Amino acid sequence: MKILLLGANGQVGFELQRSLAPLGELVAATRSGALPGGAPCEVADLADAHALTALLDRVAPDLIVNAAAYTAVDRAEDEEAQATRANGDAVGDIGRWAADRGASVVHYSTDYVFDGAGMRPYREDDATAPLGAYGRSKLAGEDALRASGAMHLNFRTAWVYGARGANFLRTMLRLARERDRLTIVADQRGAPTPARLIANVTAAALVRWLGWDDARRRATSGTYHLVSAGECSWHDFASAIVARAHAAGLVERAPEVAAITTAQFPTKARRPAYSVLDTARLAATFGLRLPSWEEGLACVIGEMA
Ligand SMILES: NC(=O)C1=CN([C@@H]2O[C@H](COP(=O)(O)OP(=O)(O)OC[C@H]3O[C@@H](n4cnc5c(N)ncnc54)[C@H](OP(=O)(O)O)[C@@H]3O)[C@@H](O)[C@H]2O)C=CC1
Ligand SMILES: Cc1cn([C@H]2C[C@H](O)[C@@H](COP(=O)(O)OP(=O)(O)O[C@H]3O[C@@H](C)C(=O)[C@@H](O)[C@H]3O)O2)c(=O)[nH]c1=O
Ligand SMILES: [Mg+2]
Repeated sequence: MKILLLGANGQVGFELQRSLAPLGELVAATRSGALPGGAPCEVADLADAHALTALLDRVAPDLIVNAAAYTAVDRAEDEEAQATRANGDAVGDIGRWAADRGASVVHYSTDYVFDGAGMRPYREDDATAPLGAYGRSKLAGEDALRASGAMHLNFRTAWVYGARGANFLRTMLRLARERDRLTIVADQRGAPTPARLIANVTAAALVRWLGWDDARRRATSGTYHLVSAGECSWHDFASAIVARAHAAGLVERAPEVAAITTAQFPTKARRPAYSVLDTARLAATFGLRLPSWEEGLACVIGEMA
């Protein structure tokens, strides 16, 4: 089993290097050709279709795990073409390459494919209606992967964070050191999900899925919601981060965490008000339990302390 991991220096990609290693021969690729720490790896730029196909031909993986993506939600409003190339078109290219060779694809998508007007956790087949360019580009990738005919798992996750990388937790720790008062939106609800949990669940699901025959893998190809259990607002999440980080000695003083509305925090992109995802399909198909967002936060803070 040869596995090509794209985006090995992102939050999820970094964790996948470890979780996928026992599953086969792992070949890592990044846009720069270097891993975090500087070790060389393969080069894969999703913006360069020709080079991407050449890499696939040369490595000839049995499984492609695509953790690379354009993830700058606000900037995507001004760069929708770039976002769509990386998150949409490139995913179709990967899917078609895999379909032609009988290879499989693991891909990641987002809660931002939903408009957030829902009243209960979203299921995989609920109607999508992205509010912004990032969500539209990710939805294009989902559609392209499905249309490619490749055997695939598309894990829709949300609010990804961890001890490293660019994420909300690290922004809150930085602001907590700089300010006496944080103002955080309390009217957007979701499920903060550690990158490491996503990587571990991906590997656990793959151990089962790769052991199934082609017919069963085809029958189970599609989208699975993969998020922590429970739900909270960004304000709840920030409050918990500050409290736990202070208790763990990561920040000297705990700033006040004030609740504000989305209208009081203008951003270029609109974000869903409610994007909790129902993970029953993942649990039923792969027999996996998703821990609560509070358990996940305790793990990540513990890792940083
Ligand atoms: N972050 C989040 O909150 C969420 C993420 N997701 C999805 O999960 C997946 C993993 O996200 P996450 O790990 O958080 O993302 P990160 O932003 O941490 O990492 C994204 C990676 O993609 C790479 N990348 C960006 N553009 C290109 C390109 N044109 N060619 C090659 N590589 C590129 C970046 O490389 P470089 O370092 O060179 O820029 C980076 O390593 C993505 O599909 C994302 O859409 C879903 C829900 C929430
Ligand atoms: C920094 C800051 C943010 N906010 C708000 C803005 C926003 O509504 C919310 C979260 O901010 P972020 O910039 O981390 O959010 P954002 O970049 O939109 O996070 C999203 O990223 C993409 C890639 C996804 O796929 C989503 O699941 C989600 O994780 O917090 C405040 O209210 N106060 C603050 O001081
Ligand atoms: Mg962001």
